[in-house]
Amino acid sequence: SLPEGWTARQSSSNPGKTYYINSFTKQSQWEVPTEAAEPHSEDMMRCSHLLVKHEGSRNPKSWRQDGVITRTKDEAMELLMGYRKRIEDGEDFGTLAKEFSDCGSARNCGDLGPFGPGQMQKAFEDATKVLSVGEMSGAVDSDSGLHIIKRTA
Ligand SMILES: N=C(N)NCCC[C@H](NC(=O)[C@@H]1CCC/C1=C\[C@H](COP(=O)(O)O)NC(=O)[C@@H](N)Cc1ccccc1)C(N)=O
Repeated sequence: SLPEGWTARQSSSNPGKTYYINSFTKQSQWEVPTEAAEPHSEDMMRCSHLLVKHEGSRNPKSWRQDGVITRTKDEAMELLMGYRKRIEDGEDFGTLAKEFSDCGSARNCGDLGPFGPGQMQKAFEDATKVLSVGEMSGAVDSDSGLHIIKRTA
């Protein structure tokens, strides 16, 4: 069997050939892995986020309401910037995320837990990566909707 943290995949471009994916770094290789895949701690990040979805969101539904989300992207931006201002003025990020985020992580005050490269949508990962720990982003646009992100690790 494979060492811990690796997944075997059948190649579609080379039928019959197997390749291996490191489940932490998402990198793939032809060589059969001999060592367990380790999450490189320097690649790992952690953040909390507040997501405001809109009519163009890939999954326009929220625990916060029944039915499809119909607000426009501009309306979502207005709401998001209102929350951001309240946090800038001293309100707690997690408290607002818990009440207003359209993501299931609202129940964890927006905390997404630790994640590594390739796990989050690229726009979200890139926006988190450039933040210092403790810093809050501006509006971040992903297929899920509009986010503000607070990097926590
Ligand atoms: N913690 C992880 N590793 N979970 C897998 C991340 C998948 C990843 N998600 C995203 O990139 C966006 C940015 C942050 C949240 C998110 C999307 C959505 C909301 O958007 P929607 O999918 O309706 O478009 N929330 C999530 O995924 C949830 N697991 C977050 C969560 C929920 C409950 C408890 C903890 C965390 C992706 N590659 O799509």
